[in-house]
Amino acid sequence: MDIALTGVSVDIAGKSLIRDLHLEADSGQVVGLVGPNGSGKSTALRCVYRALTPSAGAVYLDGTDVATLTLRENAQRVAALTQDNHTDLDFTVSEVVALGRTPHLRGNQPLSATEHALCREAMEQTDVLHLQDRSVLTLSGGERQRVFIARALVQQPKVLVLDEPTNHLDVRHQVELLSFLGKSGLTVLVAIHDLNLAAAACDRLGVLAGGEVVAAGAPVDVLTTDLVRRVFGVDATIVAHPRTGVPQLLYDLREKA
Ligand SMILES: Nc1ncnc2c1ncn2[C@@H]1O[C@H](COP(=O)(O)OP(=O)(O)OP(=O)(O)O)[C@@H](O)[C@H]1O
Repeated sequence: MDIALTGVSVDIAGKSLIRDLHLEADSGQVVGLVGPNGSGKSTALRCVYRALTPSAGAVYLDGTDVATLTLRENAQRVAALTQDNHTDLDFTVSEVVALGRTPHLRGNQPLSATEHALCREAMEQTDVLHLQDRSVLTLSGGERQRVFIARALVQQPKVLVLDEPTNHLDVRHQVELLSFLGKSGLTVLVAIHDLNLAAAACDRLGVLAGGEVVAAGAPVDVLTTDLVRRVFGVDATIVAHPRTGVPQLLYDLREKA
């Protein structure tokens, strides 16, 4: 399923958060949104998972304007991992993961054996199966993040929208999650701060600054010394990864001191 944001703007309380955004992800592509704090990444993602309605423009899934879908229909296609994923509810890990099936169930319908197997598989993939009977309230930040990723996976979406999914994750789980996304076959839109992980994990990047897309394309074309200085205000030496060839940034901390 492909995604297209065409001319998307969001104005709230007289403030322009994003302006005339054009972004596309082909079916099965991982597209990263990068940009400084407050540049509009989360706002753009919210328009895709329908937490916000654009003031102008539209979001299309396989050519269908998402505004014409019911929220249930949208949730059957798009799963989101948001930045404000917290819970006060004393649910076990397996109960939270099972909630991902909600868009596919009617009323109080219990989960089928296949759905239980799906939940188990998602917990295995995200390395939380050993925590399945624990209350989510007792988990560390990274463990909880992985539970919410499992919940998104059991939703069996075609599109996965992730806002800073590597927050709280240790390096092994960051690498595992991002490699999984590339192999998943899902169309992924992911906001990510770590430019090196973004370059390694994403087929394409959209760079946001001040609510506008200032560059878009393959990481090797987008991540230049000049762009990193202009958009992020830092000096970096950019090298090609010796094995994969993807651009990797080396930050010149000592030169600045
Ligand atoms: N509901 C709102 N009302 C007013 N301003 C808002 C609202 N939501 C977001 N903003 C502002 O819009 C701008 C873009 O916010 P957004 O959260 O999209 O940025 P971001 O790129 O995801 O930032 P970060 O990297 O810090 O998560 C920010 O200046 C933010 O303060």
